[in-house]
Amino acid sequence: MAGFKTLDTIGSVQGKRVLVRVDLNVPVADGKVSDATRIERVAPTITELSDKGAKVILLAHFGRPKDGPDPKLSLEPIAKATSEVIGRPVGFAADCIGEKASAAIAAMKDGDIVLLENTRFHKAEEKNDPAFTRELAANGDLYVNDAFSAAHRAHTSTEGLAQVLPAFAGRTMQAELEALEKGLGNPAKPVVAIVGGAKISSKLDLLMNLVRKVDALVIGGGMANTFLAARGTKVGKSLCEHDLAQTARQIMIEAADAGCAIVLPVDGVVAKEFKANADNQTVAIEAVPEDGMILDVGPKTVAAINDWIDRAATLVWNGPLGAFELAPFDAATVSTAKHAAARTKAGKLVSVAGGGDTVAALNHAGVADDFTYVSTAGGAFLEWMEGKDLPGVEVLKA
Ligand SMILES: Nc1ncnc2c1ncn2[C@@H]1O[C@H](COP(=O)(O)OP(=O)(O)O)[C@@H](O)[C@H]1O
Ligand SMILES: O=C(OP(=O)(O)O)[C@H](O)COP(=O)(O)O
Repeated sequence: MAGFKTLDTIGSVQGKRVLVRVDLNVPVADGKVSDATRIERVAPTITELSDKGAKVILLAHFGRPKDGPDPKLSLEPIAKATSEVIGRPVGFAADCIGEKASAAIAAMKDGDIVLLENTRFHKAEEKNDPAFTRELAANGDLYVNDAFSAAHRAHTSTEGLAQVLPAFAGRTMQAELEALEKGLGNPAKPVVAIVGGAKISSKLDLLMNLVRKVDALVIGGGMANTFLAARGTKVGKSLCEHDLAQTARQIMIEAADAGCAIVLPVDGVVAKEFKANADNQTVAIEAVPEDGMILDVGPKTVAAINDWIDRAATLVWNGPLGAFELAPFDAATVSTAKHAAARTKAGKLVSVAGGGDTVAALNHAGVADDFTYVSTAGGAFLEWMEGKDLPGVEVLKA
């Protein structure tokens, strides 16, 4: 791959301690991994290094811990899930630095694999703090980044380590960049983007540039509510970041200036509780009750989105249109996914979708294999699409 050092140029790893950044931020339901795609995608890098005699030390984050260690966000169960996917033992150390980490690493034999606890249990990780970088780096001889889906974060484990250790792109990092370049490097127009999901504050800003790259931006899921509220539509108790209304308004102005259509829900499926099979009703978007939450976009919105898909030559999609983990609030996401998959199979659409939950949603709809390309990345993929340099990718350039 041009400009990057990859596993093809890493040389002998026999007996070396290789710190491998992976994205194990996988969807979990009732304590079980509900979609293992991200683990499956990093498996080739892990097994290749292990087969070549490296001590494979996995670094990953899980969720967004607010105040240090949080048992609910421990990676320990994910070590077991990783072991099941790759079919070999994966040890676990209860901290990513300090004695727990160094003792676990000292006990490793060549070819062993150990996962260190959630890097975000240390606030210094997200600050890319040099002292923390030195502590993490002390456990490795080489660094491999296989977490394209976290490459938009300039954190110690995604960026800092590459500054202080010989650094290489893993197989998935390499494959993601090559596939995105191939599918979207010069996209056929019209390009339609669907952005939904729940990570409003971390994805809203990038829409400001995205509207200059696409012909239509369909906004669904939790993301839509902030836009609806910004234009004065009452969204009741829906997930909504009211303090970002001004940014949402600015994005709508930028879109108008760029000639990008903004497509917002015209109806919604509303419930009073965030749980499966909660009593629900479909209402016009102007009629959301004060005590109701929009948990899915409604059928009229789905029809409008599918019309846009019919007009598109290229579709990019991150973020489910509703709370797809909870029936029946998966209906819009499933219907739209099936529609895009059918157009792709018919040779009428290039469809690229990504994101931990988006991939889970496409698998739930049974159509992930019918998309042109499914990335493990959501935010990173959109930032790549936006034309931004990703810190975790840039630092790997030779
Ligand atoms: N209307 C909604 N209200 C609350 N949560 C929603 C809504 N629509 C989607 N979601 C949630 O968004 C989450 C996925 O968002 P996000 O993390 O941004 O996607 P991805 O992981 O694909 O990038 C899912 O857990 C889903 O339940
Ligand atoms: O799940 C992720 O991103 P995504 O939800 O955009 O797909 C990545 O693991 C990054 O997580 P973060 O958005 O908490 O930094």
